[in-house]
Amino acid sequence: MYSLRGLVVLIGACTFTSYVYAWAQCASVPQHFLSQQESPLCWKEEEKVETEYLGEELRYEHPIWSHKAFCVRGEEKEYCTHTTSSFRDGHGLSVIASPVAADAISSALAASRNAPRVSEDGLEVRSVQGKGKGLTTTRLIKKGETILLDSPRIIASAQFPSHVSHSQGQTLFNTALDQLPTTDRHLILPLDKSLGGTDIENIMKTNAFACYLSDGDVEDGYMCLFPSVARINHACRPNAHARFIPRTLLMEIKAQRDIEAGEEISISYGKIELKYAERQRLYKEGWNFTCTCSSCTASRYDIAGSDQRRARFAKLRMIMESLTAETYDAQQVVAWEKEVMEISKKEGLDTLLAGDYERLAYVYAGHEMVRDAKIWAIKAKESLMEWIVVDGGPQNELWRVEELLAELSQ
Ligand SMILES: C[S@@+](CC[C@H](N)C(=O)[O-])C[C@H]1O[C@@H](n2cnc3c(N)ncnc32)[C@H](O)[C@@H]1O
Repeated sequence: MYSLRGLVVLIGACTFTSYVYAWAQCASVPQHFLSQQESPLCWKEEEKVETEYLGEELRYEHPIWSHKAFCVRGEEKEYCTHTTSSFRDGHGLSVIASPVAADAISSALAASRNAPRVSEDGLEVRSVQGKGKGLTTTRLIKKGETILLDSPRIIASAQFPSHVSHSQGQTLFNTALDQLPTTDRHLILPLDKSLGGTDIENIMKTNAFACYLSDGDVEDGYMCLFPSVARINHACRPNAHARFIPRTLLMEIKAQRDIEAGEEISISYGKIELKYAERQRLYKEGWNFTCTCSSCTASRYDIAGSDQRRARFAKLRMIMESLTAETYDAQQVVAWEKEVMEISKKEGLDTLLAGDYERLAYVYAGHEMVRDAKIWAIKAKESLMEWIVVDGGPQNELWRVEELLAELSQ
């Protein structure tokens, strides 16, 4: 009864993607990384720009904004800085977006004001060898615990730099910063600046994360600046996982394993399954740093071993995602998935496994082994809930697994 559906899933339907990545500088960002987004902070050429004006002739503005919109008009599009000086918990938020997008975002902001909080007690910003500052914990953090729920202070369209001149863009950025409360500015201004440009531009490039916002079908990408998350360094085998929650506009940092008191908290700025050379290139070209995490400074022997496992992980998943009715062999898939899970344990890739659990659920369901199918479907659901699916984000994978669980329970 399940085999046909199972096959559909086996053939490539279950590649879950987490869309929270750190922002990268304009040049040379690999295509796969910032998919569907134009190059960030690549300014329009100065001479093509014409007018600039303060938003006198402005239309209706949402009451959440405490300041009058400051707008600039490029050749084709207008972008504005909007600020609320009391978004939540005494801090403000500035948004750089087109007027239509700002309107959609303002409604989302109003609805997300009463978002949950977690205490930041026990978290400390300290100097970390070879990485500037970093976020450390003074207490044991258990696997699965939410370490941080950080609220953005600046949200900026990733497309606005290609529609306005550099000087117009600077004015939008400076207005966004200047209109925030002093406490916010004091958190933002000392943040790391590794990528050049004026202070705020540099801060955004070095520290912002790509974030998904519902923006009234304008469909710009967005970069969000979270001042506490901005202190977390990258590791290629991180102990924490970052995910942006569209409904609350919070960035959640969750422990991927137990983290001991005194340890530094780390997240991955990009895809975690990359091999050594790919990651070194990505972080050098995207963020202008040479990664000095423990995976990148391991012995050549260990790096070669890790690369081999990661290559095998990618190959097995690719094979399984392109299976057809003719090439599908249940026993072989079970054996491959066992290997994928062993590799993931060694390489710290567990957050990627929801699709593999789901695939196994379908394999067992296809053989009427309902008990095993349920076990894997539940694991798929738990993994999705823990690492991937977020409030206000796409839910398709979750619905699919829930449907399977419901069928298995009939
Ligand atoms: C978002 S900030 C992280 C916090 C920053 N270290 C600070 O002092 O505030 C990103 C910058 O931290 C440094 N960094 C982060 N992870 C690193 C790593 N694995 N190896 C070396 N430098 C790293 C780089 O300079 C990078 O541009």
